[in-house]
Amino acid sequence: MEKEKYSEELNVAVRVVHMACGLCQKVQKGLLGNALDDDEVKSKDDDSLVTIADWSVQATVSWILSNTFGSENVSIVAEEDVQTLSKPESAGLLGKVVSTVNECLAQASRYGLEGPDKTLGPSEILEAISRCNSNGGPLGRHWVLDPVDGTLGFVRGGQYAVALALIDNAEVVVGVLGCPNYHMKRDRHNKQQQNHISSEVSVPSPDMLEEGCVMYSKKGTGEAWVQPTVYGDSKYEWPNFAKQVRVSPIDDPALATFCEPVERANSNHSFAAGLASSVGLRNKPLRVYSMVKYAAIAQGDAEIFMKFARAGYKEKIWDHAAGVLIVQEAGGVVTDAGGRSLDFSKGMYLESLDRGIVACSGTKLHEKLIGAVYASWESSSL
Ligand SMILES: Nc1ncnc2c1ncn2[C@@H]1O[C@H](COP(=O)(O)O)[C@@H](OP(=O)(O)O)[C@H]1O
Ligand SMILES: [Mg+2]
Repeated sequence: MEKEKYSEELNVAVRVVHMACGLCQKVQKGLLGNALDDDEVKSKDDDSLVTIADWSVQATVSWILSNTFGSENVSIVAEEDVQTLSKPESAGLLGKVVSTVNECLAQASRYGLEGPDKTLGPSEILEAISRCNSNGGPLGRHWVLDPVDGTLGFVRGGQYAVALALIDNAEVVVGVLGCPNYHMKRDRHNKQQQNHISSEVSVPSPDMLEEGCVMYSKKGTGEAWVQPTVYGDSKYEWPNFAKQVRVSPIDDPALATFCEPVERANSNHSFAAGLASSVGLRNKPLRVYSMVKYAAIAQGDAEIFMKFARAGYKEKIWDHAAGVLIVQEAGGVVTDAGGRSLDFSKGMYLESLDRGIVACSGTKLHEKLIGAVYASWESSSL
């Protein structure tokens, strides 16, 4: 791939994800500072929680991408729709989304992006959200956005991520993961970092909420990078202290750490524990919400991420695209549990996914785990 290809897309994606992280940090602080009210957290059909931040990030990212590249050139596959938000009884909620988005877009120039000339009205914001209704597919370019991945982590004051990827002809070519509560590795404080993600369910102190990072990569570069999120009112200047990240060199299972979803409903903890013991993993799992698990592998805070959803659950592309590319370019391996590459060509879902997802810092651990999946699958209840 030529060096410059997708550079502009990466540049804009990183900046808008930084903006979105700022937005989320503000909303999360508000949520943690006040008792949750019905206006701020609504139940979606699937009983997951959606907050003002989800819609506001989606509107912001959609508006910036369309404004930068032209709405006719931008196809976005994203998690949220506007059904709930458009109902008459959601007027209060919509009002909050409108003010959150406008407040965020008013800061665009701080991030080196172009914002609107005037305040956006509710219909423009609803339109920006609903423009993200592409189904993706095998051909052409599609942006893939999870505005707030790990909504449970977000409302509980834990880890969550803003995930934006660009797929071109079924290949993930740009991946950006904003992790507002997960800080970039500090060389001398590895242990503290691990403690930070393993204390997942505790509420971080307000100053910790600012210590986030944005990780990113472009396909074929063999490099993944991390920048700290922007503090207070400071101006974002590329490259914003960017540091290269690399997966962990550990390939001995006895020293390796694996991460998995916090929620049992999202991944079978006991099956993963069985695999862990059969390959000789000794450390207890790091249970972390959201795609921050991919960020943890990419910067070497853990060696393995396993997810085994219940039979019949279809993994969505926005829950993986950005993280998979970043881990791969940082030197890791990500496949389904059958050892095959993830297929981003089938629209919204990873249709042909075999049993689950296994991401590792290297091939040695990966081969052991895939072997263990084959050896133990028949006797499992999955
Ligand atoms: N029954 C289920 N099985 C597996 N994954 C699920 C699930 N229900 C929801 N998810 C996905 O798991 C994501 C959260 O990941 P994790 O459990 O690793 O924190 C959710 O993202 P959202 O929070 O963006 O909805 C959602 O897409
Ligand atoms: Mg998600």
